[in-house]
Amino acid sequence: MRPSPSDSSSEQSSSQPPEQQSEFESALDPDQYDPYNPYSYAGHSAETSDDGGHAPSMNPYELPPGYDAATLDPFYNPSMGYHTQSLNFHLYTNPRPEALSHRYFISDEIREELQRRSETIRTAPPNGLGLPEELQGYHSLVPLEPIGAERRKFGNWYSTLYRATNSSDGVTYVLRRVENFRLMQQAAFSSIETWSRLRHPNIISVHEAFTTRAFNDSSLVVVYEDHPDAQTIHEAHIKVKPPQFQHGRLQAQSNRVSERTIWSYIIQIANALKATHDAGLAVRLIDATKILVTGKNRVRLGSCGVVDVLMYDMPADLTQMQQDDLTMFGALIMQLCTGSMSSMHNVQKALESIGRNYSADLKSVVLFLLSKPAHRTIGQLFDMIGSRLLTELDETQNAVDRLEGELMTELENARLVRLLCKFGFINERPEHNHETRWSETGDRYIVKLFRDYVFHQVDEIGRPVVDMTHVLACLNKLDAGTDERIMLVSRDEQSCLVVSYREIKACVESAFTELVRA
Ligand SMILES: Nc1ncnc2c1ncn2[C@@H]1O[C@H](COP(=O)(O)OP(=O)(O)OP(=O)(O)O)[C@@H](O)[C@H]1O
Repeated sequence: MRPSPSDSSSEQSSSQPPEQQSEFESALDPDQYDPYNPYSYAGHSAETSDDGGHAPSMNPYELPPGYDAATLDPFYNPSMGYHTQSLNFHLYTNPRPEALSHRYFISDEIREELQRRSETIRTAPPNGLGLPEELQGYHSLVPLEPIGAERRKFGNWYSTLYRATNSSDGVTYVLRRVENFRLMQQAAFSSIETWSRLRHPNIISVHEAFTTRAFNDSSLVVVYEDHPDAQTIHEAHIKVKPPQFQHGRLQAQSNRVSERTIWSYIIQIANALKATHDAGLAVRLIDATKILVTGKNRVRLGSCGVVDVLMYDMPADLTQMQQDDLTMFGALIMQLCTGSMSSMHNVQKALESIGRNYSADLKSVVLFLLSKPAHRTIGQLFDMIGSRLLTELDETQNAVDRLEGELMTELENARLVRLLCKFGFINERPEHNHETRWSETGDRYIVKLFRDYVFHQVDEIGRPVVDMTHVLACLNKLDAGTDERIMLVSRDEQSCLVVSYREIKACVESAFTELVRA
């Protein structure tokens, strides 16, 4: 039987044959030791520490040679060479009980969501659509709307959205193409420059705009930041959803949006409008089909800037356009509250429905946005929202805390993957079968035995031990290069070696460095 993890640290049970001992020790080069580098091997040059290992006895508070405390300026002395000691970030984390080992990774829900986004970005473009191979540095166009579906007009124009990859930065963007658009003057793009400078968490950033003949017509293309797997507010909340099986029966799904969600949307959109109006712009297109829900409860204004280009020849008063933004915002909230895109056709009825289902404060916000006093500003809306802003702030901070917590669970993993990659490179290399250093008497053999120790253990009756916590604890200790000793046993159980993680680490490092050099 090969040893279980609890067999570790048995110094007295070493039965290392002399030839192995010498070969192995020769690999541990004391010259390579760097006391400031937590990865480096301390080797024989380091003083033996109290714990019986080879940790260096470096005193970070020790004064440099020549230091005279009496003459030293207590606040500043340019000649003083500070002794800094790297924090040992790589001390391994305590292993968790096996039952909790799933907590080493981010939650399934977030992982799936991120995975879906990543898959969406990598969706291959379908063949036979006759799309251009390349336009203005963008390639691999994928339409974002179903082909052949009923097309709605974008003002007087038809427009289509594509995801495409930019050749210069390799990032995907979303291209809104407006068909058959004739650009009369280059100045029509002036507002795009202002939009592209506006960065806001509730606005989909505008990247650039250009005209192109690549689609065999004259098209306007406005390029936006890509938010894979985003849904429009219309798709997420207003569009009628197909019935679903619940408790064994097919049941209609409710479209009712909770008051909390609506307040969150109001605050986010109002925030975006404030930034836009402060920048001397107007959104000009606030519509449930043009605002995206990206991730949990986050909304962003999409399609900004395109109307400015399309309507450049019909100059409008900025104040009036900003007033129109507020009216469109009011209509949007009304649509969300009633779950109907046509609620503006009967405002009175819609207001009654809001009064029945939502708070008086929410109704007042809708009334304010739809009213026509001399001059409404988005700032006045914030006065009305009041303490709900604090609730939103709390939610945002809680969300950040939750994500930070999830990030913590992944902290060790990238490091361990790098280590596993090194193992993959080193172990079982056929071209090294006959080399002594890779053979049963060489120091590379230790790496191989360690791999068995980590992954191929069996219990007393020969069943494989599949213990994630053991694997992670071993790899962390190896990465930290601790002085803890373990006993490695050969597969035929004829020889065993007692080595510290520090020594195994040195073997892994030197084997890997050799491969890289080769
Ligand atoms: N910046 C973006 N990042 C990721 N997806 C986006 C982006 N902008 C739009 N989409 C997605 O593209 C799809 C189509 O968007 P949209 O409805 O605005 O297109 P459209 O051509 O204007 O449609 P319609 O004509 O029906 O209004 C939506 O599912 C939306 O989520």
